[in-house]
Amino acid sequence: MFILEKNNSVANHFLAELRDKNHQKDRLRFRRNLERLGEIMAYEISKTLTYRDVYVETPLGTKKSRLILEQPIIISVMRAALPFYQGFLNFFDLADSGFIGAYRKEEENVNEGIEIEYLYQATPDINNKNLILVDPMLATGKSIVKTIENLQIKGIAQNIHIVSVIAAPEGVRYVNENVKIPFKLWICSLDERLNEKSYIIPGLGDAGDLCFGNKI
Ligand SMILES: O=P(O)(O)OC[C@H]1O[C@H](OP(=O)(O)OP(=O)(O)O)[C@H](O)[C@@H]1O
Ligand SMILES: O=c1cc[nH]c(=O)[nH]1
Ligand SMILES: [Mg+2]
Repeated sequence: MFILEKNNSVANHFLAELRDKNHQKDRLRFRRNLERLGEIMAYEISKTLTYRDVYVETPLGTKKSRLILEQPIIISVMRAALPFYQGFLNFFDLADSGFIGAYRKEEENVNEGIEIEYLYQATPDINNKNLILVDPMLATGKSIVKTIENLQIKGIAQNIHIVSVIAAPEGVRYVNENVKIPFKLWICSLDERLNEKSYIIPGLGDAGDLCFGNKI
């Protein structure tokens, strides 16, 4: 598992602002910080891709350079993933994208845990592709696992990068136990635990609501 915050960088500044309830009042800044972390994680993942040599003509000569051999497919779990996804798209600007509509349905009885309502899936052909599955919050892990199960009905990816901003240990465990195909987990920060409503503690609150407002 890759954890971005282990090293000092400007990313930790963006993360601190994301979590800070005073900064969260600025919705534009909240979304932009998610986008910036998406860009940084895209850069980190780009180090694992395969490249091909090309010769680029400058106005003054030729330089041997490298281009990404095959673009990954970026899959975004709406809603909260949208700004984070935009960061990936800014860097992998030639990549195809897929969109998943899923949300956590909170039950009256908290002991029953949460169910995932999975409503929408639009993806390109994922067979033998490198997928980058982006969702800023990995809480119980149920949204990501359900997404991967449904994607597998459509094809068999070569490899999956699961990317989150904040993860709970419970979600990391659930993903490790339930995803049966090759994957790598990339997170910016690992938190303490889930609360009784399956929110990440200390986390940042509800990422979707902070980006876009409450949903009914
Ligand atoms: O690991 P899990 O327990 O499944 O929780 C993570 C999910 O929760 C958030 O979405 P949410 O259901 O709040 O929907 P939203 O993006 O529309 O706010 C987040 O974007 C993840 O998709
Ligand atoms: O803490 C959490 C858990 C799931 N989704 C969020 O937005 N926040
Ligand atoms: Mg939400």
